[in-house]
Amino acid sequence: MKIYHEKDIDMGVLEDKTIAVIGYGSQGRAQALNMRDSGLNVIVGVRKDGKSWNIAKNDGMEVTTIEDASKRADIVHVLIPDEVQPKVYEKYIKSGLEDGNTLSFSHGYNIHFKNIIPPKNVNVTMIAPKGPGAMVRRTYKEGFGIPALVAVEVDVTGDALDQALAMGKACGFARAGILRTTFKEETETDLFGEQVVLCGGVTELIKAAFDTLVEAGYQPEIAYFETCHELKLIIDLIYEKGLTGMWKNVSNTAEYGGLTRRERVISQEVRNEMKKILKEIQKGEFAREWALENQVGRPVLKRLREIEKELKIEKVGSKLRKLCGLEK
Ligand SMILES: NC(=O)C1=CN([C@@H]2O[C@H](COP(=O)(O)OP(=O)(O)OC[C@H]3O[C@@H](n4cnc5c(N)ncnc54)[C@H](OP(=O)(O)O)[C@@H]3O)[C@@H](O)[C@H]2O)C=CC1
Ligand SMILES: CC[C@](O)(C(C)=O)C(=O)O
Repeated sequence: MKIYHEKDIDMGVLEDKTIAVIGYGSQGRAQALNMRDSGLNVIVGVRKDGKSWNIAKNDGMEVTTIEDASKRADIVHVLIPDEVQPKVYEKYIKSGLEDGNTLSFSHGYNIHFKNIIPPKNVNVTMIAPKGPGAMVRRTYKEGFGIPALVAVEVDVTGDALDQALAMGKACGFARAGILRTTFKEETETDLFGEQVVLCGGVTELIKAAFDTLVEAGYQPEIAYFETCHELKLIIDLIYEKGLTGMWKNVSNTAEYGGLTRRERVISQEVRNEMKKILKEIQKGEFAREWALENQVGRPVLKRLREIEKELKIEKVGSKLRKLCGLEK
């Protein structure tokens, strides 16, 4: 597996190019600012009546409409939510694409699931950071970056990969490393990761462990520290030193208890369910469900958001984070 670092990437390929960052949210703001601070010619395309317009202006960005930015740019980097991309692309982006332009993404979702079908005469690329936008900006300012994935779906100019890598370098990703992938692999692994581990799996594990302790009569505050707060510190160790490094840093008692009990927590049944979830992603079933949910105004997501806000762990956590000075 080739990992691209700064020394492998020449940013000269973007010297005379204008990059339109479409959207100025989590990734849009971070990537636009990083690329601008790295000396690239960046314009921002957002809606005039949205919040982003003034935020980008206040950051000193050149701001225009999505339609105008897409027309003027050589590279159109689409950083609005995945579920709105197809409509916005059809209405405001598509007509501005010219021969040899590049349509770029930070997630393969809409190309892989064919919700967006670009014209045949443009490059289609992806530079996808493996972390949230806030971290993309924070690590860049600290002089480092977060790792990213790069992929090329269509290369009409012969330098599509170089362009995507140069954008990644400008965002700071090559300081950590950029790995080559495909739109399919990035999309399917990213969805699996967020559903099973990063967002879905970990929150349910925390909730289940917290509830178990509280239902057994332990103080919710103690349960919160044990099942949620300390998790970050353990994950930091895994992030920096791997599983073995983490085991070395915890007590022998924790190591023995963890190693002998963990398969009872993540049982074969859970692993089988993970395989089912992966199949749903691979067959496009999840994407169809999510599209339908959006078409009818997201009733399920709205209800689940409300339920999540009302959880006891959320109330206890918020109180404790304030008392500990972790949250204002
Ligand atoms: N969030 C993350 O950390 C990561 C995201 N990605 C990918 O990056 C891309 C962007 O995601 P993310 O940064 O989370 O997106 P955000 O939800 O943060 O995007 C918000 C931006 O999109 C604009 N926007 C929202 N709806 C519309 C609309 N209907 N028409 C026009 N503009 C709209 C908003 O403008 P306004 O202010 O006008 O509402 C705002 O500028 C996605 O492909 C995602 O998968 C990849 C890795 C991590
Ligand atoms: C884990 C969620 C993520 O995939 C990410 C930050 O990388 C996302 O799409 O937000």
